[in-house]
Amino acid sequence: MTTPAVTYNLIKKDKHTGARLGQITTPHGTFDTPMFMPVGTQASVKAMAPEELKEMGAGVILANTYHLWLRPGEDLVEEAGGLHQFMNWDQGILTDSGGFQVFSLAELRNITEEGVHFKNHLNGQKLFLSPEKAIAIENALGADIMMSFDECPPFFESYDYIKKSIERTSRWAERGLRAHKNPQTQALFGIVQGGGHKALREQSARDLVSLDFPGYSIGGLSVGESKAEMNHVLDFTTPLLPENKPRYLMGVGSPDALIDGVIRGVDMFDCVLPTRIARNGTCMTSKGRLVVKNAKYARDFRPLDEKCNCYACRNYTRAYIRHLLKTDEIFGLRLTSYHNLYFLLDLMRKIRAAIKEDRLLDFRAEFFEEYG
Ligand SMILES: NCc1cc(CSc2ccccc2)c2nc(N)[nH]c(=O)c2c1
Repeated sequence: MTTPAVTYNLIKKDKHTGARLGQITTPHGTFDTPMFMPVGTQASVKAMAPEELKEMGAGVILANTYHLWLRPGEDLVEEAGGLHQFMNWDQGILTDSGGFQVFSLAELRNITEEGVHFKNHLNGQKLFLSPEKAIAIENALGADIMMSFDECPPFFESYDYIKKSIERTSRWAERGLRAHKNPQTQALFGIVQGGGHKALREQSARDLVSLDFPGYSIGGLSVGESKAEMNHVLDFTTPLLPENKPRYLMGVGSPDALIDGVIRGVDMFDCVLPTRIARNGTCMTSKGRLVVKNAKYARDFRPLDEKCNCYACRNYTRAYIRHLLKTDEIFGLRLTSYHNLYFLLDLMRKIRAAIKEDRLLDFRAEFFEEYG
């Protein structure tokens, strides 16, 4: 029996909800869960240095197979010694399989049993991505956690379409397992799909659990459905997944969605939101979003968030950061990005502490009271 590349240790279950306190152990370290994972699509968490990510408490960061395949190419990254060496990051890395990006970025897509034909969104070149090709790219990139090649169908798509889609996604997942070259050092997760259809989520979970992946992702959510609909799907999906393996909710990262996902048994989250909104001057604070570029902050000499202990809040004011953003000073984006990432990583620290003390629902009430 080979040792899996990633193991999950369930430390404590919350008394009143489905939340879990745990740890995920990877070849690049052991990390507390529930966790938020900053997204570094092109092998860089935009505007952040690895040392800054470490000091704010990031453990696992994400990179994007589709983007790195197109530029600079997985062979170049492999020649550099893999993503950890290439980007000077010695902790956890997770890569997506590229399927989602093909569906969301590329034009002229044609999905077949074999894989997906599409045009490169950068130069129009015709490309083809299959489960085998996606896994080979992720093997070459060397991430600790890899995603299976999946189709992410529209949430409200018909039952018949999504049934055919999840059955193909399960066949693709099995092909990916067979193509995976390094199961001892890289953990391949299966991705549960099924849109908003309970029976199809159950079928997808059943098929993937029977393939015994070391971890499971919940895909096809945060794709336009309401938060209530997402939470409803989570209510009946997470219990279908093995308790002793990590559960990763893909592409979800607003503060309220993180809390509600943890309550429903999710262990890992990612989202481009913190760095994306930071670049247009929107900051996450304990009192909700603050658009620091607004004129009303021109002479506001308080920190972004008076309850935040991050580098930006300890050293700079709203007025200064607004000035930097208005004058296109790059340092402004760095401060808002740093703060937003710190805010979500710190929120996860507070959530873990609340689970430990069986007061997660109280924490949720207090958080929403202030956050609005
Ligand atoms: N919006 C939700 C979402 C996001 C991602 C991207 S998560 C990501 C992004 C960048 C790097 C690593 C992971 C997804 N990826 C896959 N494979 N399947 C999904 O259903 C899905 C749904």
